[in-house]
Amino acid sequence: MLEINLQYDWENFHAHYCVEISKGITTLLGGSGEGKSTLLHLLGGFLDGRGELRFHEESLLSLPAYERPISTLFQSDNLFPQLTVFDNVAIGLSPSLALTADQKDKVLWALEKTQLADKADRFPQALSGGQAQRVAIARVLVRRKPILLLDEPFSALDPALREEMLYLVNDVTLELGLTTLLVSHLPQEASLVGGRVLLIEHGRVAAHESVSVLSQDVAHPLFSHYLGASNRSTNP
Ligand SMILES: Nc1ncnc2c1ncn2[C@@H]1O[C@H](COP(=O)(O)OP(=O)(O)OP(=O)(O)O)[C@@H](O)[C@H]1O
Repeated sequence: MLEINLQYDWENFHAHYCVEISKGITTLLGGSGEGKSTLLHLLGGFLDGRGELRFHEESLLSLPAYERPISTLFQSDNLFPQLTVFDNVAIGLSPSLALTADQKDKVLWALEKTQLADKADRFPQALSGGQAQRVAIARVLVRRKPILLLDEPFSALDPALREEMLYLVNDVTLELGLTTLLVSHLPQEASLVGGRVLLIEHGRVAAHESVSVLSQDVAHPLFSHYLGASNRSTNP
């Protein structure tokens, strides 16, 4: 269980996130500027929040980003063009690329998981967009952290590839027992991966529900307001 009670202030933005998140996938929905990314940055340790953050009873707040049991994948996570696929993944474990035998095994495991084992010696320019994105996922998986934060990492991909990546994230979350938080602008992405949804409004968790809330005939009042707005913005 990830227990969050975090406050953060930035000029006129006063956030206070209070929620308990269990294993599996949780999608963060909400309008632009409502505070979805801020929550991920606080969890990852990239912003300093006040309050409490616990994972399985262990307090994380005083830990620097690299010591938290958390890996993060952002949209802008690019590959190093001069490194092979293997080394692009290995750098997630060892910036010097001097790997122990155990670390090499972990890289091979991550490449298997993302179906890239036969691409290990390729350079990024010889990969398709989907393969490149899988390398970025492998680099995150290789660290074997139990919490995975994804801040719209697939939004630049075409719909079919985005779907493929979301299924991959879903598979590894279930298989490895991860606690995965996915920021999305698209309610249909939440429906695709299942699990739970958080509605973020004004730096607060306005609702925390099963994803089925998005498809119910009688919509949850808070979500129906958000869904109305998001339908208008995706279907002009
Ligand atoms: N360090 C910071 N620098 C600049 N703005 C900040 C900072 N921290 C918080 N904010 C403000 O916090 C608010 C929430 O931003 P955040 O990026 O978390 O929203 P979001 O829901 O992820 O938006 P989007 O969907 O557009 O990415 C914004 O008003 C933003 O300007």
